[in-house]
Amino acid sequence: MLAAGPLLHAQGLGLERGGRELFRDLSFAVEPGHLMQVEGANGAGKTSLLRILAGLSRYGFSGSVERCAPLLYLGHHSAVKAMLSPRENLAWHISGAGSYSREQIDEALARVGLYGYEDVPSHALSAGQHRRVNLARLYLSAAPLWLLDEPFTAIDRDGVAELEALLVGHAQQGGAVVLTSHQSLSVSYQVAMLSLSAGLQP
Ligand SMILES: Nc1ncnc2c1ncn2[C@@H]1O[C@H](COP(=O)(O)OP(=O)(O)OP(=O)(O)O)[C@@H](O)[C@H]1O
Repeated sequence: MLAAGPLLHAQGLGLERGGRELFRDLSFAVEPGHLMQVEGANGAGKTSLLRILAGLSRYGFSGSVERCAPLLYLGHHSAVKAMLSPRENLAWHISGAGSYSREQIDEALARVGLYGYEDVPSHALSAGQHRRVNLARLYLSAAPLWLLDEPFTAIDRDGVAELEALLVGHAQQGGAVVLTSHQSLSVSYQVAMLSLSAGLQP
């Protein structure tokens, strides 16, 4: 997984929405080993920034993003299909990234605490369990760069601690994580903070 040089390079990013400047002239590099948290009030532009970094927003902003390595983006909305089981959902999501056995998929679900829930229709799962189905993708990802929008939402205390350990482990192995969160990470690892100062305003 080790990569040389930045995994992502943002140059002069700026964004206006509804006549309001959310951020401007943001330049930074995401290097192997980086754990970066984007913080800011509701409406500050965290999700917008992450989508720009991921390449999901292609227009309407200034500056440029150079993506130098494969990335995995997890949005803050649940991408879990209610009619499908966790196993089916996970299999569908990762199908474009490689070939995974049923054992590998079940192992990833077990890692996020969904052992025994593999075949349950997802509409019968809680919000936190939905979130865990999404997060299971991290255990199967070979992408060095993870862009995670509010990954801790709806996750219980034990789950947060496990996720924090996963993120730190990923960075320690030469990957990098850029995440948005309203809560401080409780990790023994350097977290680079990127603060967006715009927020809820009339
Ligand atoms: N689809 C949209 N149409 C119009 N304006 C939008 C749209 N999405 C976002 N915005 C504007 O962009 C601003 C930033 O939204 P964004 O979701 O990036 O903020 P955020 O920092 O992630 O907020 P939160 O902490 O509440 O998730 C919002 O306040 C809103 O004014």
